[in-house]
Amino acid sequence: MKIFSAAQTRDWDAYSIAQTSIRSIDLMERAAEACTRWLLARYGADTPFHLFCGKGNNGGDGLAIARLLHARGRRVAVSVLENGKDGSFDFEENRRRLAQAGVPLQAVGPGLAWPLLSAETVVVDALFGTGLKGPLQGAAADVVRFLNGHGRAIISIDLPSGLDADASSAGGPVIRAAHTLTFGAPKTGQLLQESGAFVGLLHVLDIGLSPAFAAQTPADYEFVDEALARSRFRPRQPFAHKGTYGHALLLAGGYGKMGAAVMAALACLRGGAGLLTCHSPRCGYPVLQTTVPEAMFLPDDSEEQLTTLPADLDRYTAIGIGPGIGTSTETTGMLKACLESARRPLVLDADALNILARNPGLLPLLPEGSILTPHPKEFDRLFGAHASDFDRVTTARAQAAALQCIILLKGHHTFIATPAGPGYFNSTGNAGMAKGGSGDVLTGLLTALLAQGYAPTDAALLAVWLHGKAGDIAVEKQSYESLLPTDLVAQLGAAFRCLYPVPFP
Ligand SMILES: NC(=O)C1=CN([C@@H]2O[C@H](COP(=O)(O)OP(=O)(O)OC[C@H]3O[C@@H](n4cnc5c(N)ncnc54)[C@H](O)[C@@H]3O)[C@@H](O)[C@H]2O)[C@@H](O)CC1
Ligand SMILES: Nc1ncnc2c1ncn2[C@@H]1O[C@H](COP(=O)(O)OP(=O)(O)O)[C@@H](O)[C@H]1O
Ligand SMILES: [K+]
Repeated sequence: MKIFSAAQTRDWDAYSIAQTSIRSIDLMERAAEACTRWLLARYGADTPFHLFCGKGNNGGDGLAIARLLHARGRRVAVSVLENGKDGSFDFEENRRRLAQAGVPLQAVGPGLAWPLLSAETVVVDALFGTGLKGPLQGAAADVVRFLNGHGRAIISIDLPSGLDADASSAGGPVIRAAHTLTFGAPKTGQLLQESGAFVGLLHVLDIGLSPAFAAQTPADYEFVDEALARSRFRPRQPFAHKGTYGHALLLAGGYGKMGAAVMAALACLRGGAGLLTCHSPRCGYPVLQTTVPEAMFLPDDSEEQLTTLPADLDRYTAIGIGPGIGTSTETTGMLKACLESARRPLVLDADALNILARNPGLLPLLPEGSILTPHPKEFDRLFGAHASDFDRVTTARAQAAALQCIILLKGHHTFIATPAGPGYFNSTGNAGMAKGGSGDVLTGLLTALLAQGYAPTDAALLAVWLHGKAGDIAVEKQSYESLLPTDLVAQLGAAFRCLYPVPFP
Protein backbone atom coordinates (compact mmCIF):
# COMPACT_ATOMS: atom_id res chain seq x y z
CA MET A 1 0.00 0.00 0.00
CA LYS A 2 1.41 3.38 -0.98
CA ILE A 3 1.78 6.16 1.59
CA PHE A 4 0.71 9.52 0.19
CA SER A 5 1.46 13.06 1.35
CA ALA A 6 -1.37 15.38 2.44
CA ALA A 7 -1.34 17.03 -1.01
CA GLN A 8 -1.47 13.65 -2.75
CA THR A 9 -4.31 12.59 -0.44
CA ARG A 10 -6.29 15.64 -1.55
CA ASP A 11 -5.57 14.70 -5.18
CA TRP A 12 -6.68 11.15 -4.42
CA ASP A 13 -10.00 12.44 -3.03
CA ALA A 14 -10.45 14.75 -6.06
CA TYR A 15 -9.54 12.01 -8.54
CA SER A 16 -11.98 9.59 -6.91
CA ILE A 17 -14.73 12.20 -7.04
CA ALA A 18 -14.02 12.99 -10.71
CA GLN A 19 -13.54 9.41 -11.93
CA THR A 20 -16.20 7.52 -10.02
CA SER A 21 -18.86 10.25 -10.17
CA ILE A 22 -19.27 10.11 -6.41
CA ARG A 23 -19.95 13.56 -4.99
CA SER A 24 -17.61 15.07 -2.41
CA ILE A 25 -20.38 15.10 0.20
CA ASP A 26 -21.04 11.40 -0.43
CA LEU A 27 -17.35 10.56 -0.01
CA MET A 28 -17.48 12.37 3.32
CA GLU A 29 -20.57 10.31 4.22
CA ARG A 30 -18.65 7.11 3.39
CA ALA A 31 -15.78 8.22 5.62
CA ALA A 32 -18.24 9.02 8.41
CA GLU A 33 -20.00 5.67 7.99
CA ALA A 34 -16.68 3.82 8.28
CA CYS A 35 -15.81 5.73 11.47
CA THR A 36 -19.29 5.23 12.91
CA ARG A 37 -19.10 1.47 12.30
CA TRP A 38 -15.77 1.41 14.11
CA LEU A 39 -17.14 3.41 17.08
CA LEU A 40 -20.31 1.31 17.34
CA ALA A 41 -18.31 -1.93 17.27
CA ARG A 42 -16.03 -0.70 20.04
CA TYR A 43 -18.27 1.14 22.49
CA GLY A 44 -21.45 -0.11 24.18
CA ALA A 45 -24.88 1.49 23.96
CA ASP A 46 -24.37 3.51 27.17
CA THR A 47 -21.27 5.35 26.00
CA PRO A 48 -21.84 9.06 25.34
CA PHE A 49 -19.81 10.68 22.55
CA HIS A 50 -18.66 14.29 22.39
CA LEU A 51 -17.47 15.40 18.98
CA PHE A 52 -15.14 18.38 18.65
CA CYS A 53 -15.22 19.75 15.11
CA GLY A 54 -13.22 22.30 13.16
CA LYS A 55 -14.86 24.06 10.22
CA GLY A 56 -13.03 22.30 7.40
CA ASN A 57 -13.80 18.88 5.96
CA ASN A 58 -12.35 17.11 8.98
CA GLY A 59 -15.00 18.91 11.01
CA GLY A 60 -17.53 17.94 8.34
CA ASP A 61 -16.63 14.29 8.97
CA GLY A 62 -17.27 14.90 12.67
CA LEU A 63 -20.73 16.40 12.07
CA ALA A 64 -21.68 13.47 9.83
CA ILE A 65 -20.46 10.96 12.44
CA ALA A 66 -22.55 12.76 15.09
CA ARG A 67 -25.67 12.47 12.90
CA LEU A 68 -25.04 8.76 12.20
CA LEU A 69 -24.43 7.98 15.88
CA HIS A 70 -27.58 9.90 16.82
CA ALA A 71 -29.56 7.93 14.21
CA ARG A 72 -28.39 4.72 15.92
CA GLY A 73 -29.76 5.97 19.23
CA ARG A 74 -26.41 6.99 20.75
CA ARG A 75 -26.01 10.01 23.01
CA VAL A 76 -24.01 12.68 21.19
CA ALA A 77 -22.90 16.22 21.93
CA VAL A 78 -21.15 18.39 19.36
CA SER A 79 -18.83 21.35 19.88
CA VAL A 80 -17.61 23.45 16.98
CA LEU A 81 -14.42 25.48 17.22
CA GLU A 82 -15.63 28.92 16.15
CA ASN A 83 -13.36 31.11 14.04
CA GLY A 84 -16.05 33.54 12.86
CA LYS A 85 -15.80 32.31 9.26
CA ASP A 86 -18.01 30.07 7.15
CA GLY A 87 -17.10 26.41 7.18
CA SER A 88 -16.14 24.43 4.07
CA PHE A 89 -18.97 23.61 1.63
CA ASP A 90 -19.36 20.06 2.93
CA PHE A 91 -19.08 21.19 6.55
CA GLU A 92 -22.00 23.61 6.03
CA GLU A 93 -24.08 20.92 4.29
CA ASN A 94 -23.49 18.57 7.23
CA ARG A 95 -24.33 21.36 9.66
CA ARG A 96 -27.75 21.63 7.91
CA ARG A 97 -28.27 17.86 8.00
CA LEU A 98 -27.37 17.68 11.68
CA ALA A 99 -29.79 20.50 12.53
CA GLN A 100 -32.54 18.63 10.62
CA ALA A 101 -31.77 15.56 12.70
CA GLY A 102 -32.34 17.70 15.80
CA VAL A 103 -28.83 17.55 17.25
CA PRO A 104 -27.81 20.89 18.77
CA LEU A 105 -24.34 22.40 18.28
CA GLN A 106 -22.42 24.36 20.86
CA ALA A 107 -19.53 26.65 20.12
CA VAL A 108 -16.11 26.47 21.77
CA GLY A 109 -13.63 29.27 21.44
CA PRO A 110 -12.27 32.38 23.12
CA GLY A 111 -14.44 33.65 25.98
CA LEU A 112 -16.76 30.61 25.97
CA ALA A 113 -17.10 28.12 28.82
CA TRP A 114 -15.57 24.68 28.22
CA PRO A 115 -18.16 21.91 27.88
CA LEU A 116 -18.53 19.41 30.71
CA LEU A 117 -17.31 15.92 29.85
CA SER A 118 -18.54 13.08 32.04
CA ALA A 119 -16.13 10.34 33.04
CA GLU A 120 -17.59 7.85 30.53
CA THR A 121 -17.53 10.26 27.59
CA VAL A 122 -15.52 9.27 24.53
CA VAL A 123 -14.16 12.33 22.76
CA VAL A 124 -14.08 12.31 18.95
CA ASP A 125 -11.47 14.70 17.60
CA ALA A 126 -12.54 16.10 14.23
CA LEU A 127 -10.84 19.48 14.57
CA PHE A 128 -8.13 19.32 11.88
CA GLY A 129 -7.00 16.71 9.40
CA THR A 130 -4.84 16.86 6.30
CA GLY A 131 -5.68 20.55 5.75
CA LEU A 132 -3.55 21.65 8.72
CA LYS A 133 -1.19 24.52 7.91
CA GLY A 134 1.50 25.05 10.54
CA PRO A 135 1.36 24.52 14.29
CA LEU A 136 -1.89 25.26 16.15
CA GLN A 137 -2.04 28.50 18.06
CA GLY A 138 -4.61 30.57 19.98
CA ALA A 139 -8.07 29.06 20.46
CA ALA A 140 -7.24 25.89 18.46
CA ALA A 141 -4.22 25.20 20.68
CA ASP A 142 -6.37 25.89 23.77
CA VAL A 143 -8.96 23.26 22.76
CA VAL A 144 -6.21 20.70 22.18
CA ARG A 145 -4.73 21.43 25.62
CA PHE A 146 -8.20 21.27 27.22
CA LEU A 147 -8.91 17.86 25.66
CA ASN A 148 -5.45 16.43 26.40
CA GLY A 149 -5.75 17.59 30.01
CA HIS A 150 -9.15 16.06 30.50
CA GLY A 151 -8.13 12.41 30.65
CA ARG A 152 -10.98 11.14 28.45
CA ALA A 153 -10.32 8.57 25.71
CA ILE A 154 -9.88 10.46 22.44
CA ILE A 155 -10.52 8.98 19.00
CA SER A 156 -8.99 11.11 16.26
CA ILE A 157 -10.53 11.27 12.83
CA ASP A 158 -7.94 10.99 10.04
CA LEU A 159 -5.13 12.66 12.03
CA PRO A 160 -4.68 13.68 15.66
CA SER A 161 -5.45 17.39 15.36
CA GLY A 162 -2.25 19.42 15.19
CA LEU A 163 -0.21 16.56 13.73
CA ASP A 164 1.34 17.36 10.37
CA ALA A 165 0.97 14.49 7.91
CA ASP A 166 4.31 15.17 6.21
CA ALA A 167 6.67 16.90 8.65
CA SER A 168 7.73 16.83 12.28
CA SER A 169 5.19 18.31 14.70
CA ALA A 170 7.65 18.24 17.60
CA GLY A 171 6.83 20.96 20.12
CA GLY A 172 3.44 22.01 18.74
CA PRO A 173 0.19 21.22 20.55
CA VAL A 174 -1.19 17.95 19.20
CA ILE A 175 -4.12 15.81 20.35
CA ARG A 176 -3.04 12.69 22.24
CA ALA A 177 -5.38 10.08 20.82
CA ALA A 178 -5.93 6.51 22.00
CA HIS A 179 -6.88 5.56 18.44
CA THR A 180 -6.60 7.26 15.07
CA LEU A 181 -8.97 6.31 12.25
CA THR A 182 -7.33 7.35 9.02
CA PHE A 183 -8.70 7.14 5.49
CA GLY A 184 -7.36 5.20 2.52
CA ALA A 185 -3.72 4.90 3.55
CA PRO A 186 -1.51 5.88 6.48
CA LYS A 187 0.33 9.19 6.46
CA THR A 188 4.09 9.42 7.15
CA GLY A 189 3.57 11.58 10.24
CA GLN A 190 1.48 8.82 11.83
CA LEU A 191 4.17 6.16 11.49
CA LEU A 192 7.19 7.69 13.17
CA GLN A 193 8.20 6.97 16.76
CA GLU A 194 7.94 10.66 17.69
CA SER A 195 4.21 10.62 16.83
CA GLY A 196 3.44 7.56 18.94
CA ALA A 197 2.05 9.51 21.89
CA PHE A 198 -0.36 11.36 19.58
CA VAL A 199 -1.55 8.64 17.19
CA GLY A 200 -2.15 5.80 19.66
CA LEU A 201 -3.24 2.74 17.70
CA LEU A 202 -3.62 3.46 14.02
CA HIS A 203 -6.52 2.02 12.00
CA VAL A 204 -6.63 2.46 8.23
CA LEU A 205 -10.25 2.56 7.02
CA ASP A 206 -11.12 1.79 3.41
CA ILE A 207 -13.49 4.43 2.03
CA GLY A 208 -13.37 3.23 -1.57
CA LEU A 209 -10.89 5.79 -2.93
CA SER A 210 -9.81 5.11 -6.52
CA PRO A 211 -7.41 2.11 -6.80
CA ALA A 212 -6.36 3.44 -10.24
CA PHE A 213 -5.00 6.64 -8.66
CA ALA A 214 -3.08 4.60 -6.08
CA ALA A 215 -1.62 2.33 -8.77
CA GLN A 216 -0.46 5.11 -11.08
CA THR A 217 0.76 7.73 -8.60
CA PRO A 218 4.39 7.42 -7.48
CA ALA A 219 4.91 7.65 -3.72
CA ASP A 220 8.02 8.20 -1.63
CA TYR A 221 6.96 5.54 0.86
CA GLU A 222 5.07 2.27 0.96
CA PHE A 223 3.38 0.39 3.80
CA VAL A 224 4.51 -3.23 4.14
CA ASP A 225 1.13 -4.93 4.36
CA GLU A 226 0.16 -8.56 3.81
CA ALA A 227 -0.23 -8.07 0.05
CA LEU A 228 3.26 -6.61 -0.27
CA ALA A 229 4.77 -9.36 1.91
CA ARG A 230 2.98 -12.02 -0.13
CA SER A 231 4.32 -10.54 -3.36
CA ARG A 232 7.89 -11.17 -2.09
CA PHE A 233 7.27 -14.62 -0.58
CA ARG A 234 8.52 -17.71 -2.46
CA PRO A 235 6.88 -21.02 -1.47
CA ARG A 236 9.16 -23.97 -0.76
CA GLN A 237 9.65 -26.47 -3.56
CA PRO A 238 8.30 -30.02 -3.09
CA PHE A 239 11.60 -31.66 -4.18
CA ALA A 240 13.75 -29.40 -2.03
CA HIS A 241 16.57 -30.76 0.10
CA LYS A 242 18.45 -29.06 2.93
CA GLY A 243 21.02 -27.69 0.50
CA THR A 244 18.30 -25.87 -1.45
CA TYR A 245 17.74 -23.40 1.35
CA GLY A 246 21.26 -22.36 2.14
CA HIS A 247 23.73 -22.62 4.95
CA ALA A 248 23.46 -19.74 7.42
CA LEU A 249 26.24 -18.70 9.75
CA LEU A 250 25.53 -16.76 12.94
CA LEU A 251 28.37 -15.00 14.73
CA ALA A 252 26.67 -14.38 18.04
CA GLY A 253 26.84 -14.69 21.79
CA GLY A 254 29.25 -14.00 24.59
CA TYR A 255 29.62 -14.83 28.27
CA GLY A 256 26.28 -13.91 29.91
CA LYS A 257 24.73 -13.20 26.49
CA MET A 258 24.29 -16.67 25.04
CA GLY A 259 20.52 -16.14 25.08
CA ALA A 260 20.91 -13.65 22.20
CA ALA A 261 22.61 -16.36 20.12
CA VAL A 262 19.95 -18.93 21.07
CA MET A 263 17.08 -16.65 20.02
CA ALA A 264 18.76 -15.69 16.74
CA ALA A 265 19.52 -19.35 16.03
CA LEU A 266 15.97 -20.51 16.74
CA ALA A 267 14.55 -17.75 14.53
CA CYS A 268 17.01 -18.61 11.77
CA LEU A 269 15.86 -22.23 11.73
CA ARG A 270 12.17 -21.34 12.04
CA GLY A 271 12.82 -18.85 9.24
CA GLY A 272 13.62 -21.68 6.87
CA ALA A 273 17.43 -21.90 6.61
CA GLY A 274 18.46 -25.34 5.36
CA LEU A 275 21.54 -25.54 7.59
CA LEU A 276 22.76 -23.37 10.43
CA THR A 277 26.18 -23.06 12.02
CA CYS A 278 26.66 -20.92 15.12
CA HIS A 279 30.11 -19.58 15.80
CA SER A 280 30.24 -18.53 19.45
CA PRO A 281 32.65 -18.41 22.39
CA ARG A 282 33.43 -21.78 23.95
CA CYS A 283 31.21 -21.05 26.96
CA GLY A 284 28.25 -21.24 24.56
CA TYR A 285 28.87 -24.85 23.53
CA PRO A 286 26.61 -26.62 26.06
CA VAL A 287 24.01 -23.84 25.84
CA LEU A 288 23.52 -23.92 22.08
CA GLN A 289 23.90 -27.66 21.66
CA THR A 290 21.22 -28.24 24.27
CA THR A 291 18.70 -25.56 23.33
CA VAL A 292 19.10 -25.64 19.54
CA PRO A 293 20.10 -29.20 18.64
CA GLU A 294 19.41 -28.56 14.94
CA ALA A 295 22.30 -26.07 14.77
CA MET A 296 25.99 -26.97 14.35
CA PHE A 297 28.46 -25.32 16.71
CA LEU A 298 31.88 -23.91 15.89
CA PRO A 299 33.73 -22.83 19.06
CA ASP A 300 35.86 -19.69 19.09
CA ASP A 301 39.37 -19.96 20.53
CA SER A 302 38.22 -17.77 23.38
CA GLU A 303 36.11 -18.99 26.28
CA GLU A 304 34.09 -15.78 26.65
CA GLN A 305 34.14 -13.68 23.49
CA LEU A 306 34.38 -13.87 19.72
CA THR A 307 37.96 -13.34 18.55
CA THR A 308 38.35 -15.40 15.39
CA LEU A 309 36.46 -16.14 12.19
CA PRO A 310 35.50 -19.61 10.98
CA ALA A 311 37.59 -20.81 8.03
CA ASP A 312 36.24 -20.34 4.50
CA LEU A 313 33.35 -17.91 4.84
CA ASP A 314 32.40 -18.67 1.23
CA ARG A 315 30.86 -21.94 2.45
CA TYR A 316 28.01 -19.95 3.97
CA THR A 317 25.21 -18.45 1.92
CA ALA A 318 24.44 -15.79 4.53
CA ILE A 319 26.09 -14.45 7.68
CA GLY A 320 24.38 -12.72 10.60
CA ILE A 321 26.61 -11.00 13.11
CA GLY A 322 26.12 -9.04 16.30
CA PRO A 323 23.69 -10.36 18.93
CA GLY A 324 25.43 -10.53 22.29
CA ILE A 325 29.00 -10.25 20.94
CA GLY A 326 30.22 -7.20 22.92
CA THR A 327 32.60 -4.57 21.60
CA SER A 328 36.06 -5.64 22.82
CA THR A 329 39.18 -4.97 20.78
CA GLU A 330 39.42 -8.67 19.88
CA THR A 331 35.81 -8.79 18.71
CA THR A 332 36.34 -5.59 16.74
CA GLY A 333 39.27 -7.32 15.00
CA MET A 334 37.04 -10.29 14.22
CA LEU A 335 34.35 -8.04 12.70
CA LYS A 336 36.96 -6.21 10.61
CA ALA A 337 38.27 -9.55 9.30
CA CYS A 338 34.70 -10.59 8.52
CA LEU A 339 34.03 -7.40 6.55
CA GLU A 340 37.27 -7.84 4.64
CA SER A 341 36.64 -11.43 3.66
CA ALA A 342 32.85 -11.70 3.27
CA ARG A 343 31.72 -11.65 -0.33
CA ARG A 344 28.00 -11.86 0.30
CA PRO A 345 25.61 -9.46 2.06
CA LEU A 346 25.78 -9.57 5.86
CA VAL A 347 23.15 -8.90 8.50
CA LEU A 348 24.61 -6.60 11.17
CA ASP A 349 22.85 -5.97 14.47
CA ALA A 350 23.42 -4.85 18.05
CA ASP A 351 27.11 -4.81 19.03
CA ALA A 352 28.23 -5.21 15.42
CA LEU A 353 26.55 -1.82 14.85
CA ASN A 354 28.14 -0.36 17.98
CA ILE A 355 31.57 -1.48 16.72
CA LEU A 356 30.86 0.17 13.35
CA ALA A 357 29.80 3.36 15.16
CA ARG A 358 33.13 3.45 17.01
CA ASN A 359 35.07 2.60 13.85
CA PRO A 360 33.34 4.46 11.01
CA GLY A 361 36.28 3.62 8.76
CA LEU A 362 34.81 0.10 8.57
CA LEU A 363 31.55 1.27 6.96
CA PRO A 364 32.91 1.33 3.39
CA LEU A 365 33.90 -2.34 3.81
CA LEU A 366 30.25 -3.44 4.09
CA PRO A 367 29.43 -5.86 1.26
CA GLU A 368 26.79 -4.46 -1.10
CA GLY A 369 23.26 -5.42 -0.07
CA SER A 370 24.15 -5.86 3.62
CA ILE A 371 21.33 -5.24 6.09
CA LEU A 372 21.90 -3.01 9.14
CA THR A 373 19.25 -3.18 11.87
CA PRO A 374 19.73 -0.24 14.29
CA HIS A 375 17.16 0.93 16.82
CA PRO A 376 17.09 4.75 17.08
CA LYS A 377 19.93 4.91 19.65
CA GLU A 378 22.18 2.65 17.60
CA PHE A 379 21.18 4.67 14.53
CA ASP A 380 22.31 7.93 16.14
CA ARG A 381 25.55 6.32 17.30
CA LEU A 382 26.19 5.29 13.70
CA PHE A 383 25.10 8.41 11.84
CA GLY A 384 25.06 11.22 14.43
CA ALA A 385 22.38 12.82 16.61
CA HIS A 386 19.06 13.72 14.95
CA ALA A 387 16.45 16.26 15.99
CA SER A 388 13.47 14.30 14.69
CA ASP A 389 12.45 10.95 13.24
CA PHE A 390 11.75 12.68 9.92
CA ASP A 391 15.45 13.59 9.90
CA ARG A 392 16.38 9.98 10.73
CA VAL A 393 14.32 8.75 7.78
CA THR A 394 16.11 11.21 5.48
CA THR A 395 19.52 10.09 6.77
CA ALA A 396 18.59 6.41 6.50
CA ARG A 397 17.70 6.87 2.83
CA ALA A 398 20.88 8.82 2.09
CA GLN A 399 23.11 6.32 3.92
CA ALA A 400 21.40 3.33 2.29
CA ALA A 401 22.20 4.87 -1.09
CA ALA A 402 25.76 5.87 -0.13
CA LEU A 403 26.63 2.48 1.41
CA GLN A 404 24.52 0.45 -1.08
CA CYS A 405 23.00 -1.25 1.97
CA ILE A 406 19.59 -1.71 3.52
CA ILE A 407 18.95 0.08 6.77
CA LEU A 408 16.15 -1.04 9.07
CA LEU A 409 15.40 1.73 11.54
CA LYS A 410 13.55 -0.31 14.15
CA GLY A 411 10.43 0.94 15.88
CA HIS A 412 6.66 0.44 16.12
CA HIS A 413 6.55 0.89 12.34
CA THR A 414 10.10 -0.15 11.40
CA PHE A 415 11.40 1.96 8.51
CA ILE A 416 13.22 0.14 5.72
CA ALA A 417 15.58 2.27 3.61
CA THR A 418 16.83 0.67 0.41
CA PRO A 419 19.62 1.91 -1.90
CA ALA A 420 17.08 2.84 -4.59
CA GLY A 421 13.30 3.08 -4.81
CA PRO A 422 10.82 4.05 -2.13
CA GLY A 423 11.24 3.77 1.64
CA TYR A 424 9.00 1.33 3.47
CA PHE A 425 7.19 1.37 6.83
CA ASN A 426 6.16 -1.94 8.38
CA SER A 427 2.51 -2.47 9.29
CA THR A 428 2.81 -5.37 11.76
CA GLY A 429 4.05 -5.66 15.35
CA ASN A 430 2.96 -4.45 18.75
CA ALA A 431 4.16 -3.16 22.11
CA GLY A 432 4.50 -6.71 23.46
CA MET A 433 7.64 -6.92 21.34
CA ALA A 434 9.30 -4.15 23.37
CA LYS A 435 11.41 -6.66 25.31
CA GLY A 436 15.11 -7.54 25.07
CA GLY A 437 15.61 -10.31 22.53
CA SER A 438 13.03 -9.27 19.91
CA GLY A 439 15.82 -7.78 17.83
CA ASP A 440 17.86 -11.00 18.04
CA VAL A 441 14.88 -12.87 16.60
CA LEU A 442 14.76 -10.41 13.69
CA THR A 443 18.48 -10.92 13.00
CA GLY A 444 18.06 -14.69 12.86
CA LEU A 445 15.08 -14.38 10.54
CA LEU A 446 16.84 -11.95 8.19
CA THR A 447 19.85 -14.26 8.02
CA ALA A 448 17.56 -17.21 7.23
CA LEU A 449 15.88 -15.39 4.34
CA LEU A 450 19.19 -14.23 2.86
CA ALA A 451 20.52 -17.80 3.19
CA GLN A 452 17.54 -19.04 1.16
CA GLY A 453 18.47 -16.74 -1.68
CA TYR A 454 16.01 -13.89 -1.17
CA ALA A 455 17.35 -10.62 -2.57
CA PRO A 456 18.32 -8.32 0.34
CA THR A 457 15.37 -5.93 -0.13
CA ASP A 458 12.89 -8.81 -0.30
CA ALA A 459 14.50 -10.45 2.73
CA ALA A 460 14.22 -7.19 4.69
CA LEU A 461 10.57 -6.52 3.77
CA LEU A 462 9.50 -10.09 4.38
CA ALA A 463 11.43 -10.43 7.66
CA VAL A 464 10.04 -7.27 9.28
CA TRP A 465 6.49 -8.19 8.25
CA LEU A 466 6.80 -11.82 9.47
CA HIS A 467 8.50 -10.74 12.72
CA GLY A 468 5.70 -8.27 13.52
CA LYS A 469 2.99 -10.68 12.37
CA ALA A 470 4.39 -13.39 14.64
CA GLY A 471 4.18 -10.82 17.43
CA ASP A 472 0.57 -10.00 16.57
CA ILE A 473 -0.39 -13.67 16.56
CA ALA A 474 1.55 -14.36 19.76
CA VAL A 475 -0.03 -11.45 21.65
CA GLU A 476 -3.48 -12.93 21.06
CA LYS A 477 -2.41 -16.00 23.03
CA GLN A 478 -0.40 -14.01 25.60
CA SER A 479 -0.69 -10.34 26.52
CA TYR A 480 1.35 -7.24 25.76
CA GLU A 481 3.05 -7.62 29.14
CA SER A 482 3.82 -11.33 29.04
CA LEU A 483 4.96 -11.74 25.44
CA LEU A 484 8.47 -13.22 25.13
CA PRO A 485 10.78 -13.03 22.13
CA THR A 486 10.73 -16.85 22.11
CA ASP A 487 6.94 -16.59 21.60
CA LEU A 488 7.74 -14.70 18.38
CA VAL A 489 9.88 -17.63 17.31
CA ALA A 490 7.08 -20.06 18.15
CA GLN A 491 4.59 -18.10 15.99
CA LEU A 492 6.83 -17.61 12.96
CA GLY A 493 5.22 -20.68 11.45
CA ALA A 494 1.73 -19.19 11.79
CA ALA A 495 3.03 -15.92 10.29
CA PHE A 496 4.47 -17.75 7.25
CA ARG A 497 1.17 -19.59 6.79
CA CYS A 498 -0.63 -16.25 6.30
CA LEU A 499 1.43 -15.85 3.11
CA TYR A 500 0.74 -19.26 1.61
CA PRO A 501 -1.15 -19.07 -1.66
CA VAL A 502 -4.55 -20.75 -1.63
CA PRO A 503 -4.68 -23.57 -2.56
CA PHE A 504 -1.24 -24.58 -1.28
CA PRO A 505 1.15 -25.74 -2.60
N1 LIG B 1 -13.65 14.71 -0.18
C1 LIG B 1 -12.66 14.90 0.64
O1 LIG B 1 -11.77 15.72 0.38
C2 LIG B 1 -12.62 14.13 1.90
C3 LIG B 1 -12.03 14.70 3.00
N2 LIG B 1 -12.09 14.12 4.18
C4 LIG B 1 -11.72 14.84 5.39
O2 LIG B 1 -11.27 16.13 5.10
C5 LIG B 1 -10.09 16.43 5.79
C6 LIG B 1 -9.36 17.50 5.06
O3 LIG B 1 -10.23 18.59 5.03
P1 LIG B 1 -9.76 20.07 4.73
O4 LIG B 1 -8.87 20.06 3.56
O5 LIG B 1 -10.99 20.90 4.70
O6 LIG B 1 -8.86 20.43 5.94
P2 LIG B 1 -9.07 20.33 7.53
O7 LIG B 1 -10.47 20.18 7.91
O8 LIG B 1 -8.10 19.32 8.00
O9 LIG B 1 -8.50 21.74 7.98
C7 LIG B 1 -8.89 22.92 7.32
C8 LIG B 1 -9.43 23.90 8.33
O10 LIG B 1 -8.48 24.09 9.35
C9 LIG B 1 -8.06 25.44 9.41
N3 LIG B 1 -6.64 25.43 9.75
C10 LIG B 1 -5.64 24.84 9.07
N4 LIG B 1 -4.48 25.00 9.73
C11 LIG B 1 -4.74 25.67 10.86
C12 LIG B 1 -3.94 26.12 11.96
N5 LIG B 1 -2.63 25.88 12.01
N6 LIG B 1 -4.56 26.77 12.97
C13 LIG B 1 -5.88 27.00 12.94
N7 LIG B 1 -6.69 26.61 11.92
C14 LIG B 1 -6.12 25.94 10.90
C15 LIG B 1 -8.40 26.01 8.06
O11 LIG B 1 -8.61 27.39 8.15
C16 LIG B 1 -9.69 25.25 7.73
O12 LIG B 1 -10.80 25.78 8.40
C17 LIG B 1 -9.39 15.09 5.88
O13 LIG B 1 -8.43 15.04 6.91
C18 LIG B 1 -10.57 14.18 6.14
O14 LIG B 1 -10.88 14.17 7.51
C19 LIG B 1 -12.93 12.94 4.35
O15 LIG B 1 -14.22 13.40 4.53
C20 LIG B 1 -12.86 12.06 3.17
C21 LIG B 1 -13.24 12.77 1.94
N1 LIG C 1 6.08 -1.14 20.40
C1 LIG C 1 6.52 -1.92 19.39
N2 LIG C 1 5.74 -2.13 18.31
C2 LIG C 1 6.18 -2.91 17.29
N3 LIG C 1 7.39 -3.50 17.26
C3 LIG C 1 8.21 -3.32 18.30
C4 LIG C 1 7.82 -2.54 19.42
N4 LIG C 1 8.85 -2.54 20.30
C5 LIG C 1 9.83 -3.29 19.76
N5 LIG C 1 9.46 -3.77 18.56
C6 LIG C 1 10.28 -4.57 17.64
O1 LIG C 1 11.13 -5.44 18.38
C7 LIG C 1 12.48 -5.37 17.92
C8 LIG C 1 13.36 -4.82 19.05
O2 LIG C 1 14.69 -4.77 18.60
P1 LIG C 1 15.85 -4.13 19.51
O3 LIG C 1 15.47 -2.76 19.96
O4 LIG C 1 17.11 -4.30 18.77
O5 LIG C 1 15.80 -5.05 20.78
P2 LIG C 1 16.80 -6.16 21.32
O6 LIG C 1 17.55 -5.46 22.38
O7 LIG C 1 15.92 -7.21 21.82
O8 LIG C 1 17.67 -6.66 20.23
C9 LIG C 1 12.44 -4.51 16.66
O9 LIG C 1 12.30 -5.31 15.52
C10 LIG C 1 11.21 -3.63 16.86
O10 LIG C 1 10.64 -3.24 15.64
K1 LIG D 1 -8.66 15.15 13.57
